[in-house]
Amino acid sequence: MSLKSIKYEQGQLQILDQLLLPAKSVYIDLKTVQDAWSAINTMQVRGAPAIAIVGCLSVAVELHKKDASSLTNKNDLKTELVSKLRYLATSRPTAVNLTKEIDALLSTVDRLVADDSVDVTSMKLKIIESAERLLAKDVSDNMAIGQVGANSLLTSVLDGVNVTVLTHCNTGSLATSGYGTALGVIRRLHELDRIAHVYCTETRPYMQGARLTAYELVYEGIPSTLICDSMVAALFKKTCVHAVFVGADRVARNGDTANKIGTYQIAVLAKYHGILFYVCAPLSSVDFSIESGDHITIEERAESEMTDVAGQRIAAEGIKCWNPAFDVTPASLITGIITEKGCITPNELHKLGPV
Ligand SMILES: CSC[C@H]1O[C@H](OP(=O)(O)O)[C@H](O)[C@@H]1O
Repeated sequence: MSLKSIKYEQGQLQILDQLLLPAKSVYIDLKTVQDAWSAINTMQVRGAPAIAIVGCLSVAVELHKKDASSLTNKNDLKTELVSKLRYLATSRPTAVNLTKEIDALLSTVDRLVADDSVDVTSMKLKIIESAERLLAKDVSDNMAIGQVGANSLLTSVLDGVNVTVLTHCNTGSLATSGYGTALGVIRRLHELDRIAHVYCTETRPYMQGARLTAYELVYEGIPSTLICDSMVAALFKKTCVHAVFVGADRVARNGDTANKIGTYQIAVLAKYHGILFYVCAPLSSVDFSIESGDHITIEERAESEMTDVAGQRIAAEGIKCWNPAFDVTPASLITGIITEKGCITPNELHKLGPV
């Protein structure tokens, strides 16, 4: 099994501290919702699916500790859960997964409060079960995405041709509960022995590519090369790259996609060089409530993430910095959206959502 970013057992939650990778592999306990909020906000755990799962599991951890004496009634439990879930949603704004799973838990809370056949202890156990189900569903979605993505690319190349692909940021086991989305497609292509080579970008400033994706590719023995973000155009000019696979933090109903900063420029380059460009994400990453990418909030992070490397300042004192964590790739640059239900063209996506 690929690297585990999240370990969870009956109310005990640990995450791999991704700020220390690849030098150190350290798991830390998350014992409260506050612990989870901080781990998400500081990016000790990151990745759209992973932060949703960790956030919801931290509520399960707190509920596991509640014995009968601390469970007064369903409305008091609801009040506490609503406050904690709404607080979790403030940890990072762009990825839709966290807010979607929080909204799903809030709907479950409302349903259980309204159901007179459910007592407060049963309500607690059902909320725990709902949160715990996210782990296995994510892995299953990712493996389906892997198969769909591999099929989509292999039907576009001649039989027997091994493919060369590029990926940006980290979308593997370290961004999910296992296997990964875009990196899950690459894992599947590798399992099918159809990978010629993988190029991964370093992905400044957090360096998800250099520190995390390179770590996963080496760990899996996948032939790969790390390049600087600024080298993508030169690579596309010099080398036959069959496709780009990236993840998503939030997809609008028209297919515009928010993903790690640098994705948009890679999409423009892919279009210019006639290279297939796939976004890989579970359908739960689509926010059908927004018409286009213009409505996606883009998180801006601390200047220090740009000015410092390993605690050492590298930028001139006094320089201003702009550090958006994401950008939006217009649907017109996206070949297909690889989901667990199939490869969907951006202009077909809206048909899958609520009208
Ligand atoms: C499996 S999607 C992961 C998605 O999240 C990453 O952002 P961050 O590392 O800031 O959480 C990046 O946008 C990836 O595509």
